[in-house]
Amino acid sequence: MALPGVHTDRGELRVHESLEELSTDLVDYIAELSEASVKERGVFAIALSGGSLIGLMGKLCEAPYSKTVDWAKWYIFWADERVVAKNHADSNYKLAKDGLLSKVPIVPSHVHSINDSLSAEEAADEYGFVIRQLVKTRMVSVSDISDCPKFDLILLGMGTDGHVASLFPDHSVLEEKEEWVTFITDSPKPPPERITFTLPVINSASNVAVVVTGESKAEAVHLAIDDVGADDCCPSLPSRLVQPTKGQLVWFLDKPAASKLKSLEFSSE
Ligand SMILES: O=C1O[C@H](COP(=O)(O)O)[C@@H](O)[C@H](O)[C@H]1O
Repeated sequence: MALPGVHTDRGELRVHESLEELSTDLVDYIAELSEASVKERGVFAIALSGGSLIGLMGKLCEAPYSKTVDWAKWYIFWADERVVAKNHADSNYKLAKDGLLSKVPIVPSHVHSINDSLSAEEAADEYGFVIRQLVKTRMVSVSDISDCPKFDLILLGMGTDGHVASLFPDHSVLEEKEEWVTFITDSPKPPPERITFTLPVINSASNVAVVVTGESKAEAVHLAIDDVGADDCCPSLPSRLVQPTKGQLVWFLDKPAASKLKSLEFSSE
């Protein structure tokens, strides 16, 4: 059984007993947001990440979601991508295509993957341009407090070091305020060259979900969420900087990932 969602200053925490249960809750959440967005705007603009997240979304390819989700209205983006060929094992596009996109009736022209024939800098520029065009036509909504795109949902994973998308701790990329999409060439986690949404874009989304599993990430989850002087100890922990300005933030955690969370102890007192 899932523990009930706990509402904190750092968003809603949904802690699950098993990956099976987390995965069911995650796909229900995505399907509900898709339905609400299609009803309100006629489309659903969703940004994916790579890593363990995609496997946890696998139930979307099965009944009932395979039939009930309005796939034709989905516009797919990536919160980050590695600068490798699209058929490379490290490609976030390939991961999503093999695990999800090839199994549901997404419209191919709605899949906005990152150009793999360009340099990191060129690919980031081009991707930013593509998103600008889609904001102009409101396929992607726009923030009412900045000119940033307002994705209906951005799905993030988190590394053991607290990175989200390709925003790594203590990296100058965390300071980027102007660009929507940028690039790095020195990722501490291979491959070194990556394209990433910037924090202003992530924090302008209507909904952001961070999906984290496994005990190896428990310390980073604690530092990202708890209110125990973490602002002093790790001001540039990317996962802690995920703070949607007006949108909703939900953390999908399994029990091992949540095992060092103080926020949960306080909530059960
Ligand atoms: O390198 C990356 O890592 C993170 C976390 O991946 P995980 O396998 O530990 O869940 C991922 O969210 C990001 O998209 C990816 O490029």
